[in-house]
Amino acid sequence: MPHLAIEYSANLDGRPDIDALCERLLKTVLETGLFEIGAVRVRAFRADHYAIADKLPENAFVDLNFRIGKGRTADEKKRTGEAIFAAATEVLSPLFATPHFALSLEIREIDAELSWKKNAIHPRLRGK
Ligand SMILES: O=C(O)C/C(=C\C=C(/O)C(=O)O)C(=O)O
Repeated sequence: MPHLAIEYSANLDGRPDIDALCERLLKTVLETGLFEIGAVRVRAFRADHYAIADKLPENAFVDLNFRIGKGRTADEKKRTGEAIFAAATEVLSPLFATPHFALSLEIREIDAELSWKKNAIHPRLRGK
């Protein structure tokens, strides 16, 4: 299952709308054409405890971690990362207006030998 996890510092609550960010990133992942619709899951986690840089209370972060199966070329993974990062940068652009915000993204590959999955969504969506 391609999993896109958004981690964000609690002081960002409401800036931006985190549900809207999840939906925008789901759309972006699907638009690459590299991931099956029934497989993609995007979700966000609020970090209530953090210490950032020089510890100014305004300092904030969003970290994106995208776990995918093996099988895509280096170019496809790069294109995916660039698309996700561009979409996130656009949604989060107001936060770059002051020098207190950091955005990061990493793509990691899942080891097929050490992962297990069972998905009831695929049969429903593959029939469409
Ligand atoms: O291979 C993986 O674990 C990730 C993946 C697809 C996963 C599913 O289709 C699934 O969990 O149903 C991928 O396309 O990267």
